Amino acid sequence: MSAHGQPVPMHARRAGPLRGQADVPGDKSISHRSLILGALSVGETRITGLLEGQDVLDTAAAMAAFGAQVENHGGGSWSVHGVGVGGFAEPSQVIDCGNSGTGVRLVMGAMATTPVTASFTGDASLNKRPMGRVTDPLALFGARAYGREGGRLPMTLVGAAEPVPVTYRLPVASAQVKSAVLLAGLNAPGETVVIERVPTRDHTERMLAGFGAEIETVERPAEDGQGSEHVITLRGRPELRAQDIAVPRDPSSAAFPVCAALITEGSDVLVPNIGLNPTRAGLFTTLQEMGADLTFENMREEGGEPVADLRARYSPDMKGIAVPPARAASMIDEYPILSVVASFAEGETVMDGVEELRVKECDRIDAMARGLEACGVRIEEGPARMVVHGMGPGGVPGGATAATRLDHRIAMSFLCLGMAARQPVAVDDAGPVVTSFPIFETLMRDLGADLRRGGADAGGQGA
Ligand SMILES: O=C(O)C1=C[C@@H](OP(=O)(O)O)[C@@H](O)[C@H](O)C1
Ligand SMILES: C=C(OP(=O)(O)O)C(=O)O
Repeated sequence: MSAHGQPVPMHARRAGPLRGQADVPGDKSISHRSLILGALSVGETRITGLLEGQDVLDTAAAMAAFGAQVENHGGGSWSVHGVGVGGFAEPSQVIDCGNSGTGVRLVMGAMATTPVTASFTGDASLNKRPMGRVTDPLALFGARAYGREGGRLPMTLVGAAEPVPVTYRLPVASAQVKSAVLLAGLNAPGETVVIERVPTRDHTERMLAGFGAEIETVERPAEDGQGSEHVITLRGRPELRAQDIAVPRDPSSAAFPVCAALITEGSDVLVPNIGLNPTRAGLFTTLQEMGADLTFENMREEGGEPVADLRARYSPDMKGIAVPPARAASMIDEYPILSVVASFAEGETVMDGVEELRVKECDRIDAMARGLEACGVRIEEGPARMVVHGMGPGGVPGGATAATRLDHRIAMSFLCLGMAARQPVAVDDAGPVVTSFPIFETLMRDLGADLRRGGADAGGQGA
């Protein structure tokens, strides 16, 4: 939906090659955390390269509602005057986190051990997503949640007046849950411990250390003797000190111009300064295993995160692979666009261990399966699995309209498909793209994509 609530139909058709440089926006995960940790610090945190997508703007508004002074200086440069750990004020209005699971879950964690009460809501997508996964551990600290049936938003959270530290073993592989527990642990006296079996993105741990918290991650053999687990220990009640943060560019956004270039004949695209934290980079490893012409140039470290320039060239020889399930967390948001690339590869691409895709902005397995089928691609699916039967380069018919279901990544994935399919591909609503990649449309057009507003002429069957 657009800001005015009207759907924004859009379609893409095969045109010339994609060529040039793609400057994608700042990392969404790090942008949320910069604002939240800035708000929990003493002093002024200055942030450059902040993603000004709607998800992050909603988190900025939430931090202001809890009493931080958040200022936009233009051009991605922001400052946050924090209130310190335990200093959140009680908001006078309902906190609307829009479309953002990360926003609502991390903000709930950040307030859960302060004696304030706050009510949270979101859009029609967020209000369907499970919140019990954060309110269950937050209850162990002493917070109380009153929400809709099944732990859904809208929900009121009453922060613990006398929080106790918690040891929590994550029941799902989720950086949002891990981060909510760690942020709550900040204002609990003593040690909060999170045990994770599957490593998930570690931006919260890295950034907490950067803001001066005592936090340590130890890898040890898992209790069942199979593999290992991470034990993350945080000492509560630190004084977090304001930081200067340069947000790296988002690998999850880079995925779209990269993948579009791989499937569009003659393309050669450079995507500079991409954050390549190993807990985020699974897609790029997978694409290389499939035979993609994808190179990492100028590998370096910036602000504690590995960064490189990505170069993607048209890759007509990609082969389907079985993506190792252990890699799922490191590319969880990239399966929709991977399934598009897989449609242009030879053979089967098997994606297992992806049950979390069913509880994102929409059920991403179902959304991709229905849309790809409508575009002529054969798909098999299971509760935690998706298999794409590739049709080879140039072999995807297209000619359909995909339903985006309030999900930015579904919208961008089908628009990339349309850039390489034989017939145009439309989406019923590209409005959600502003949540994570507000410049997607102009950036892709500047590379040479034929992307247009409106959908009627895409033809074909609806998905
Ligand atoms: O912590 C984060 O910033 C995120 C974690 C992931 O969600 P889960 O933790 O639910 O897997 C991811 O899908 C989301 O886009 C961002
Ligand atoms: C799942 C995503 O975001 P969130 O959970 O923050 O809504 C995403 O950006 O793909």
